[in-house]
Amino acid sequence: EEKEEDVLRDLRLFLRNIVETLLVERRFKIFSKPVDIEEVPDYMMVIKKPMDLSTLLTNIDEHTYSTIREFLADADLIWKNALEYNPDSDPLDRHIRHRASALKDRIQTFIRDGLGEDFINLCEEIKKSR
Ligand SMILES: CC(=O)c1nc(NC(=O)[C@H]2CNCCN2)sc1-c1cc(O)cc(O)c1
Repeated sequence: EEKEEDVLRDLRLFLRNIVETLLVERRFKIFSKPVDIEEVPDYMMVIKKPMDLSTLLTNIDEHTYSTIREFLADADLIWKNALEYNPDSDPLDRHIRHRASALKDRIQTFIRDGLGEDFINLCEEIKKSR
């Protein structure tokens, strides 16, 4: 039968595929690396927990996530932070908000299309049993 380690490996493969696909999309380039504090010095004053696609990938490789829910908590930070840091009618703010909204939708679609409800629940059960 499928061992717990097999389930968690399947989860990592699935999550790695999502993040690697997002990393090659040019419109998400701004979300691919940690925000450059030299360019936006006030960023850390506004955003409590920065997150980016390359950090997500490192976390996956370090077995940080044992459920979809834990991964989504970090993945959603990327677009939520961008919406929070870019609230103004300024054209650059709007541009980044559009990219953030597109990222939000892409992540949701990957999860909905890629995983069955039973796999999502199986990961939650394994986590509870540990
Ligand atoms: C990802 C992000 O949220 C981000 N937002 C920005 N917004 C602004 O600069 C808006 C804020 N409102 C006033 C007009 N300027 S710059 C920026 C950014 C992201 C990077 O990955 C590297 C980097 O050097 C900057």
